[in-house]
Amino acid sequence: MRLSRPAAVLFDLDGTLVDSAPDLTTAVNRSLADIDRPPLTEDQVCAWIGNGARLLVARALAGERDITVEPPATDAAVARFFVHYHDCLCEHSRLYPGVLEGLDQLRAMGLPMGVVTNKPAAFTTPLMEALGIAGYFGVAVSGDTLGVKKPDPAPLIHAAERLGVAIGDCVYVGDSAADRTAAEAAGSPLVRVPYGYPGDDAIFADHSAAMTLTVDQLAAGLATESRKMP
Ligand SMILES: O=C(O)COP(=O)(O)O
Repeated sequence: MRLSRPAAVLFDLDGTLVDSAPDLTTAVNRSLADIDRPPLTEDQVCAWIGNGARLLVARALAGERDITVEPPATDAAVARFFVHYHDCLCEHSRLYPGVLEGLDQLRAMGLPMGVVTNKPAAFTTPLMEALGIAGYFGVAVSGDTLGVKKPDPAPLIHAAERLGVAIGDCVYVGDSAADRTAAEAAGSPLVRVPYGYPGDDAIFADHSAAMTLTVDQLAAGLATESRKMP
């Protein structure tokens, strides 16, 4: 894949722009403590992030990623998770290195930007505001904005529509299997960040399918390509 100026850049949030795992782990562990269950490590929680809050909590209750039936305590635990995550949303969450610089450069190039996350909307904008990045984005599509979430392509298509561009002309920047599958189904090139929460799927075994770049590297690459244009 060659870098060429897209119509817009869409970003995943958790694991791509923001390292939110420490606060997600706190909220999960407080929810488990409420029902006298032992805490999980941050590494365990990292492997289960990316498919929305409900599946994260269900995986934490089940103690595994691939669950076919939700544990019976899921509804109550999700409700407790919302309370706890609200309380600790941005205690330790931080932007990854290069994110702010990259967003600044992309904005200076006049590129519209959006966020497409599986995070519930109750947390998406508050977290972006707490980290000072909400103003960069013309649209934020959350896990509960539509009836479906990634890996369904609909949230990506919706974000592009809201920005007034074709999804096939956008680039999507993400870290996980859900991101890759959604981008492929939407017809949008994917840029993978070299960090995040890829889970335990062998998602990027085919390395040729996605460029691996940090956000500032992506911005610098696009700026260089733009300067070469006649
Ligand atoms: O699953 C989540 O809550 C986070 O999802 P994201 O990686 O799509 O931002």
